[in-house]
Amino acid sequence: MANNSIKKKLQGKVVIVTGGASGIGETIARVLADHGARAVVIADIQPEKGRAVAESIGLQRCSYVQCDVAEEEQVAAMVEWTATTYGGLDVMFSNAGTVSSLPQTILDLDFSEYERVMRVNARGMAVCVKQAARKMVELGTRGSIVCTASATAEKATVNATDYVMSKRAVLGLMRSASLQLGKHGIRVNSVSLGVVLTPLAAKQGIETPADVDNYISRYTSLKGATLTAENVADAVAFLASDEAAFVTGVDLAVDGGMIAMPFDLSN
Ligand SMILES: NC(=O)c1ccc[n+]([C@@H]2O[C@H](COP(=O)([O-])OP(=O)(O)OC[C@H]3O[C@@H](n4cnc5c(N)ncnc54)[C@H](O)[C@@H]3O)[C@@H](O)[C@H]2O)c1
Repeated sequence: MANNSIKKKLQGKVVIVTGGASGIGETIARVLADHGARAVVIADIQPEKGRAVAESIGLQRCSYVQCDVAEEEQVAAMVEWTATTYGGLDVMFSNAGTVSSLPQTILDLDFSEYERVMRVNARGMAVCVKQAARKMVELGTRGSIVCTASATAEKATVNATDYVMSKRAVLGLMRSASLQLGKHGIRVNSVSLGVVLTPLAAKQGIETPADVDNYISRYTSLKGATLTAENVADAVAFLASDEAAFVTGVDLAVDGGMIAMPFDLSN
């Protein structure tokens, strides 16, 4: 979002960003603040980074809260603190996630790693959606919940079986929650991303723009562009905002056409 003069989509809203201490969540916390959010709460397990992000956005409207998304009591307390401190909760961007650095092929699947990945990506996502929704219902807020899924959830990977399973779970959660929460006026959507250079992508061996060119570009139909966290932020700001007032149960792909790529039957 380069141009500050564009319409502010989240004027006066109270927003939680899980996983906002790093990577995509960090950028999105900044962009949602630029869009006029009254308060942005960064919920993460990296206190130094999280506090630094909150300070750089401005402590008058941004806070860091130490919170493991898979621990329901911690998430409930963080949501309660947000609503009490800032007088409401309008948007939950449930984004915290992790990936294994082991090659998690089906033949070598390590189940302690599998459980660590599923705990954060599937259980943690459900905990955050549940607790945000309960607070929105309690307050009578027609809120918006956005989850971070992944283009891999619609595909397969050669070495991250548990990660793909966990992101597939996010789609099921998003669709079920959107169905159940519609009567409360609460919208639930997700974004499915291609690859953004972050510490998480680095764990999968994608560390530089050259790596994206070499290993990822062949899987996207859109050429001459590389996915950035700002691209994702623009999609999340839209889904979180009143511009998407009739959009729910949707997985918005921000993937350069990755999911839509056909099988090449020409040779
Ligand atoms: N980077 C990509 O290419 C890519 C692609 C598709 C989807 N995603 C998804 O985007 C989201 C953000 O990932 P990223 O690439 O910015 O990675 P990242 O590692 O930079 O950020 C993830 C953040 O989540 C936090 N986190 C991890 N476990 C947590 C827990 N239990 N409780 C609270 N916070 C926790 C981390 O501390 C970190 O700040 C993840 O859900 C990831 O699966 C990323």
